Amino acid sequence: MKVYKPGFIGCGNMASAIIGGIKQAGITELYVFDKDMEKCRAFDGATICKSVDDVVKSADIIFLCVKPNILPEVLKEITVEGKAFVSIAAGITVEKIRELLRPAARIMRIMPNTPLLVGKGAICIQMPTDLSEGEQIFIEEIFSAIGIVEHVGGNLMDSVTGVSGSGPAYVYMFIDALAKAGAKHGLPEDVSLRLAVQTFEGACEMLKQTGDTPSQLIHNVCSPGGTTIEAMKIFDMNETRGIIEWAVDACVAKSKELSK
Ligand SMILES: NC(=O)C1=CN([C@@H]2O[C@H](COP(=O)(O)OP(=O)(O)OC[C@H]3O[C@@H](n4cnc5c(N)ncnc54)[C@H](O)[C@@H]3O)[C@@H](O)[C@H]2O)C=CC1
Ligand SMILES: O=C(O)[C@@H]1CCC=N1
Repeated sequence: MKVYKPGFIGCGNMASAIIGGIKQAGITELYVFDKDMEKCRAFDGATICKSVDDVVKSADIIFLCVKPNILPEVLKEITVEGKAFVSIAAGITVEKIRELLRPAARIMRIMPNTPLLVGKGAICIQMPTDLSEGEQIFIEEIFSAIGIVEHVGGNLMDSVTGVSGSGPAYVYMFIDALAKAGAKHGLPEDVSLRLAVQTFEGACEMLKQTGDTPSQLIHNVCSPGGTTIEAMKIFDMNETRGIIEWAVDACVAKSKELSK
């Protein structure tokens, strides 16, 4: 694999996770800039740059890790031509980034999620990208060290945001509600939370290891005349699946709105 020098503009949560992947891939030379210098100092061995343009000059591939509303002002500061950029900003299209960057810039858009921080991210790369084959292989190596990597066309990036980008929040809400319901029925809160978390983890592992569909696995838990079926009836009566679909619709719609 050809090795490139990565650079980071914005060193918050997501950048920290990606830098973790870079270190696991054995890459030690990297450049960072954050307007909050304390954030930069958290990365041992990274070269702290003085400005946005300084990172772009020093690095080969620059990860754009600022919030979407900050991205336009950051891109306008860039004067160096011909570099490769990887944007993780939700709802900002490649076309929009291209408009704001110097003409010869090459762009890849990806959508990660926060479990990247614990090596369990879901990362989706928009295809095709402007990056060279070598640069793409390098990026995939970094992200494979901290999660799974999928590829979709640009028209589906908002859908990816609705499922995996924002998805961790939906899962935390379900776990929180399950744990609190257990506590209502007398379980100590910490015990209930650990049981709920392990139930999620175990259920996910079952999906991965058995290759069964979610419907098949639901069927296996629901004994006829048993307990689970009573809970499932309440979910169905209250159209829980419809509510999840509605929530994802709202998330995807917001991502599309941000893209305009
Ligand atoms: N948090 C999440 O679940 C996900 C976030 N994203 C995207 O990741 C990007 C970063 O999000 P987080 O890491 O969560 O945000 P964060 O707030 O943790 O990090 C952003 C960093 O940018 C720095 N910054 C602000 N203005 C700057 C400037 N002018 N120049 C340089 N640095 C500047 C801030 O000091 C901060 O350290 C966003 O675009 C978001 O859409 C994508 C997928 C999931
Ligand atoms: O809520 C947001 O805008 C970001 C993008 C995906 C997850 N968090």
